[in-house]
Amino acid sequence: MVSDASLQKASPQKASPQKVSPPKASPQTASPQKTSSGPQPIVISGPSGTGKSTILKRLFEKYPEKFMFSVSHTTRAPRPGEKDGTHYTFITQPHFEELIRNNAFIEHARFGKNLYGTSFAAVSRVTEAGKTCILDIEMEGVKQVQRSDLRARVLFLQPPNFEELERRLRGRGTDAEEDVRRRLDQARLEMVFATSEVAAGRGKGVVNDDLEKAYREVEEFCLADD
Ligand SMILES: Nc1ncnc2c1ncn2[C@@H]1O[C@H](COP(=O)(O)OP(=O)(O)OP(=O)(O)O)[C@@H](O)[C@H]1O
Repeated sequence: MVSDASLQKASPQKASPQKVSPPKASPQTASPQKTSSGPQPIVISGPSGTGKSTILKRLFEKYPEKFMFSVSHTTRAPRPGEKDGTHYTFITQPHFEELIRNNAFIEHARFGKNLYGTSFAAVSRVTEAGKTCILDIEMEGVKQVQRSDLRARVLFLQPPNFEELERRLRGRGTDAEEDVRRRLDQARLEMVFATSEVAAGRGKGVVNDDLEKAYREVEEFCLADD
């Protein structure tokens, strides 16, 4: 995943960074933690460039009162204009490590020098406000969520094929050639993972071929009752 600069997406903040290379740290299994009452959280995952941001932006614009991202924790320094508690919760590395030891995270990963994670508390804050928390996370994060007791519903957004994904990533024009290659390598792994998860009944697959159709399918999934 990327240059740090492209980690930051339009507000509301994603549940965890997507635009960096796969986590170097081996994911740790969070032992079961408290889950909150309220709407069941939704995980949306898929290779970089599949259209998650495009679709979620539309969903958040259409239903501002219904859906919300959780605020992730990070050890990276705030960028100009970033507000603590809004874009991220900015904490030190020792503090982050303490939270890991306390099983405070649903999922966490190291990207480059920095740690990022989604805490149970951050998701609870959204669900206790009566909103459906959306987590936009990559494959390793999904695995951690599945090992937790979050009870999230999972949607895997898939590109129509690998060549089209490559076209979109290049067409987006946000990434250097090296980043595009890294994203594509990672995308192959994510596509295989998603296919097996959907086949095993552990998530719904949506192919983003036609954007309108894919949006409607994602919307329907997100609006569906638990
Ligand atoms: N159905 C579609 N047909 C053609 N282009 C699309 C479609 N869906 C999205 N795109 C385009 O593909 C590019 C990648 O989409 P987007 O940035 O939303 O992906 P993403 O999954 O959020 O990626 P990342 O995980 O890196 O944030 C964008 O330029 C977007 O406009």
